Amino acid sequence: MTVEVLIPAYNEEKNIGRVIASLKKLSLIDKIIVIDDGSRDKTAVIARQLKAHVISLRENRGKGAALLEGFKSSRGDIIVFLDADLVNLTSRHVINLLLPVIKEEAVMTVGIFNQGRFATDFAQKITPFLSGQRAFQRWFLEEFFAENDDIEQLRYGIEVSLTLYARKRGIKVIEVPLSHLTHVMKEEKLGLIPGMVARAKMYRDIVFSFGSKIKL
Ligand SMILES: O=c1ccn([C@@H]2O[C@H](COP(=O)(O)OP(=O)(O)O)[C@@H](O)[C@H]2O)c(=O)[nH]1
Ligand SMILES: O=C(O)[C@@H](COP(=O)(O)O)O[C@H]1O[C@H](CO)[C@@H](O)[C@H](O)[C@H]1O
Repeated sequence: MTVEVLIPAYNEEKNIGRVIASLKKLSLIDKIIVIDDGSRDKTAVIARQLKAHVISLRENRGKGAALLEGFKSSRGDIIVFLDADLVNLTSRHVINLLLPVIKEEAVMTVGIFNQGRFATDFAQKITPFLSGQRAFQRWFLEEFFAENDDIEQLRYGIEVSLTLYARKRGIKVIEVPLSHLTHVMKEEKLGLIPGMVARAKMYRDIVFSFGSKIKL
């Protein structure tokens, strides 16, 4: 059984090193694949220095397309999605996300921030289906990506689509609390106004994904 981690990353030079370093401590992980989604900063350079496998997309294509490209070059029996901007990531978080999938108690797990920062805990409490921290049995992603040809349009709608796809098929999903884990919020990364604009665009992607041609 092999485990591979996919990390989509867009302008994450301040964060990606920390996340890769945490993952390197875990011998259970066979490969870390960073999909540099057209970053204009040193994201790819840093990921390569830390011996992650890096796929560089020439242009920014959005999170959904980045994950699709990462999945195409993966081989793992179990695939983990993690964001590049996590803060306080430990081996225990990854193990907890993986265990139900390894034990075949779940086809997909969804990690939920808790006991971390109020703002990010609260966001995931009310919208757990948005979480980017997930583990999967490979066959589920194979079917999801093969059956849906509009992944490129989804961008931030990828998580909602995965959750809806699993739900409509009655696929077993387990939510896993990830204590003390948080991430860098858009307003912290980009500044208040650009962050709010980016957030509005993300919500637009999410709303569109509910009406997308995704096969349910
Ligand atoms: O066009 C994009 C936008 C985001 N991301 C990555 O997707 C993850 C989640 O994005 P972000 O942190 O912006 O979302 P948030 O968690 O703030 O909603 C991060 O690793 C981003 O670098 C990406 O690969 N391409
Ligand atoms: O939790 C949320 O409301 C959003 C926004 O997080 P922040 O407001 O930047 O902490 O973040 C999530 O949603 C995106 C869309 O599903 C995912 O791509 C991110 O991984 C996830 O953190």
